[in-house]
Formats: sequence, C-alpha cells, structure tokens
Amino acid sequence: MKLARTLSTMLDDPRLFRQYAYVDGQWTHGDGGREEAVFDPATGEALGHIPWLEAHQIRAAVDAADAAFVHWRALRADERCERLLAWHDLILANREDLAIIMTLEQGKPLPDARGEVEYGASFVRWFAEEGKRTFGETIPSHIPSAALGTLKEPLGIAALITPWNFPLAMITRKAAAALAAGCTVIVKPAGETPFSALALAELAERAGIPAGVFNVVLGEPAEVSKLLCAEERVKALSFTGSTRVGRLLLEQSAATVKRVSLELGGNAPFIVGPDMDPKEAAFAAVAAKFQTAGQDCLAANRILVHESIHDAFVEHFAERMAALTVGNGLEGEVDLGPLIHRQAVDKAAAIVDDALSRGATLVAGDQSAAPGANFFMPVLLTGVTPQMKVWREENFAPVAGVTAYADDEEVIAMANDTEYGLAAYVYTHDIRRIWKLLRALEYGMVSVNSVKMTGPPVPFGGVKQSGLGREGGITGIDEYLETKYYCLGGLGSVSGS
Ligand SMILES: NC(=O)c1ccc[n+]([C@@H]2O[C@H](COP(=O)([O-])OP(=O)(O)OC[C@H]3O[C@@H](n4cnc5c(N)ncnc54)[C@H](O)[C@@H]3O)[C@@H](O)[C@H]2O)c1
Ligand SMILES: N[C@@H](CC=O)C(=O)O
Repeated sequence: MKLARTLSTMLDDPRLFRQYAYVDGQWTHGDGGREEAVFDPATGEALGHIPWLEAHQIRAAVDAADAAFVHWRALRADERCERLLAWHDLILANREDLAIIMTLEQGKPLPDARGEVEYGASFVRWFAEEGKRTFGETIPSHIPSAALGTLKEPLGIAALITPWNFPLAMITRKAAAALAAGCTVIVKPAGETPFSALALAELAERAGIPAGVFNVVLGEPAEVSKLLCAEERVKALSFTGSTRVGRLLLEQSAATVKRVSLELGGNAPFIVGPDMDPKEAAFAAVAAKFQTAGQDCLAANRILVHESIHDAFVEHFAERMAALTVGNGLEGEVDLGPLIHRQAVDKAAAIVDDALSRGATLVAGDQSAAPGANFFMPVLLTGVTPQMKVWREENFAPVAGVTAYADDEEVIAMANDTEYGLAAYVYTHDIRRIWKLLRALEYGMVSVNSVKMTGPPVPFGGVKQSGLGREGGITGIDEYLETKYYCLGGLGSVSGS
C-alpha cells in the first residue's frame, strides 16, 4: 500500500478522521487558535493538525460532562449496555479504517493495529456486560429493627489520560468501565496519537452515546491535566503513562481527593529456568520483547537466563531476532515499525551506549540498516548488570538485555531489583520453581510459559511504582463506583436482623 498524503483519502469512511476536539457532542476548534501537527513516525510527514483548547474550553468540557452525568447515571444498566454494545459493533465494523489511522499516527504494523482494534473493542463488550452486575450487598444486621446493605453508585466525571503506544485500547479499557458504571468521561489522549481517540468519539456518537457523556479534549498536556486535576467535579482520574507523569498527577489530585488509578511503566524480567529448551525460551523472549517495537509496558526488558543454557539461548535469540523485519507498518510484512519520534531513538541509542561503556557485549544490532530517522534496529546485549540504564530504566525500545544467573535465589533478587512491578515472565516446567517464583516475584502480573497474558477478564495492573488499582476483569469497574452503605432503621421486627 502506498502512503497517501491525506489520511482521509485512505479511509473507507473519511468522517472517522477528525481534526477537532469533541466536547458536548460538538466538534470543537481551539478558541485561542493554537494547534499542533501530528506526524507519521515512519515518514516524518504531517498527517494533520489538532487544536489546543483554552482553559475555559476545558472547563466547558467539565460543565458538559457534569450536566450529562445526571441523565447518563439515571439510565438503567441494560440501557447503557445496549449503547456500549452498539459502540463495540461500530468499532469492529470500522476495524480497517481504525487500524489505518493507528498505524499512521503510532507506527505499529497494520496487523498489530487491527489486533489492537479488536483488543480495544473487547473491553467495550466486557464492560457493557459487567455494568449489569454492579451488585450491592445485604449485610446481616447487628442493629435492632434495621436492615443494612450497600448500593453501588457511579462516582461522577472521570478524567482519562492515555499514552501513545496503545492509542485505542488504553482508552476503551478505561472509558467502557467508566461509562458502564454510569460515569461520564473526559479523555485526554496523547498528542502524538489523537486521531484514534477522535475516531472513537465519532463512533460513540453514532452508537447513541449522548452529548457530554464521552468528550475528547486536546491541548498542552501539563496544562490540561492540571486543570482536570484541580476540578472538584472531576471525581476520578485514571492515567496510563510513565511513572514520572503518574507521580505528578497523583500529587495534583491530592487537593481535590480524587479516586486515582494509575497504570504506569514496567521493567519486566523474563526468567528462563535451567530445565527449559533454550530455543523455545528464546523464541518466546523475542516475542515478549519486540512487540510494538519494544514500546510496550509489558516488554521483556531484562532477560534472566540460567547460566547452564545461557549461551545456547543467546544464539537462538540472535537467530530469531535477525529474522525480524523493520519498516513502515503500512507496507508489506513488517514485524517492527518506527519508534514514536526521534527522541525515543536517541534515548535507545544512549541506553545502548551506556551499557557498552559499562562492559556489556553487543551481540547484534546494526543501526546503519535502519530504514529511516525514527527507526531503531533490534539490539541484543549480553552481560547486562544492575549498574546499567538498560537494567534500571524502562527502555521502551527494541533493546534486549540478557544476564546469566546461578540459582533461584539470585534470580528472584535480580528480578525484584527495580522500582517497577508491573509484569514478569517465567519460563520453566518445574512446578516447584514455578510456585516459588510466582510467590516471590513483586509484580502485579506473572505470566508462566505464555507471552500473551492480557485481555478483558484480567485484572491488569502493577505494584510498587508501576501503579495503583486494576483495569479490566471483574474489579475494573469498581474504579468508577462508590459504595454507599445504608442503615434502614425503625423497621420494627426485622426477621433475621
Ligand atoms: N501500565 C500500563 O497499563 C501501561 C500501558 C501503556 C503504557 N504505559 C506506560 O506509558 C509510558 C509511555 O507512554 P507515554 O510516553 O505516552 O507516557 P507519558 O507519561 O509521557 O504520557 C502519558 C499521557 O500523559 C500526558 N502527559 C505528558 N506529560 C505530562 C505532564 N507533564 N503533565 C500531565 N500530563 C502529561 C501525555 O500527553 C499523555 O496523554 C511507558 O512508561 C509505559 O510503560 C503503561
Ligand atoms: N500491552 C499492554 C499495554 C502496555 O503498553 C496492554 O495490553 O495493556
């Protein structure tokens, strides 16, 4: 497929490409005339422009979400469910257009983008159904003549701030939960990937989600986030992004005591036991490292291999890595697209340089083969140590670092030697080792002998500085619900009280 200059000409439905914010059911430009270009990371070409809203326009979005909350919360759960299912169906019906938009603005290969559209839609279906199951409790009463229980009520307006690496699914995993709970939402997508969010808004409108219920605001990130955090009427803040920005938003939300959910950075260990077939483990590690060109919070950052199979593992890893193709995600069979921008490439190069200067070995990774300014060829480093940035930082790039270990105690200490605690991978068939590692690893998610671990039924989230709260699963909707306890006294003789 040839890259067209105008994004809309590539779509079956050009109305999915919107260059406005979406507030109170209206496509909105910025009153101050400020706007930003959005670039295709593969080519550097500008795809379009988005407005930066002024402070009074952000407040107008809060006014709209506040007014809409009254009616949205009053719908029955099954009525909200119907609208969410309509949204789900429209997302899937427009899968190809949404995938093209995503590949153009984010860079991931088109098949991966299609996969993300399906993944994103799956959260909408999940929460459409979960909204019908927000049960309260009956509490055996200790108070004479009283009935006790709880109700689940929507919190109010939820501000949802999302990253660029999964421009669609990180929105739906939050928004579908909030909307199903009866909350209204204000989405602030990453400036690098706003068009997926705006296409979702167009489809939400077509699905019959009323004006003011789903809003997308755009603007200078720190400015917009500060305004949303300061707003008393915004009751919940759900953020996915870096730990650095997550800390900042947590601090800013303190003044209004918001419900805060944070899905932050990861630094996943990938542990390979001595009993593993080195080839099987190496192929799995390549899959866990290089999806989304390493720009994934679940990416296997530190690959910890038992010393008895280390050399064979490295050989197979290098062989598998050499077969990966790097290029424009719209063109042909590509495994890795570009990084999001030049700063990401510079950061990756600096991390590799740091590792080499501290004694790591470069097994493979020739940057002269990169097909463009924002591309970074996969790198394999061995002899990685805790002193190196590649160990300490989330590299968010196709840079794999391998370290040998001697025994379970050593690998547990190595794996936990990080401020992060999102996900860990364990590859071994020894059931005792599996149980030991499962219990000892300080991570919110541990995946044993499987690269794939996510999906709607899963309580996704991290411990330590990888976050607060869980998204998805049967508890994901609780992030947007308040428990109201009631005591109905003076009932006379209440049987069983
Ligand atoms: N745990 C998860 O579920 C998960 C999922 C995806 C991505 N991530 C993490 O996201 C990070 C990559 O995404 P990113 O680079 O977009 O993160 P980021 O923190 O730079 O940006 C995330 C969002 O915050 C906004 N933002 C940026 N600077 C801000 C500021 N100073 N004040 C307020 N808002 C600001 C951005 O515009 C964007 O909308 C990685 O750390 C990755 O691990 C985590
Ligand atoms: N792959 C993760 C997103 C992290 O960047 C997910 O499935 O949520």
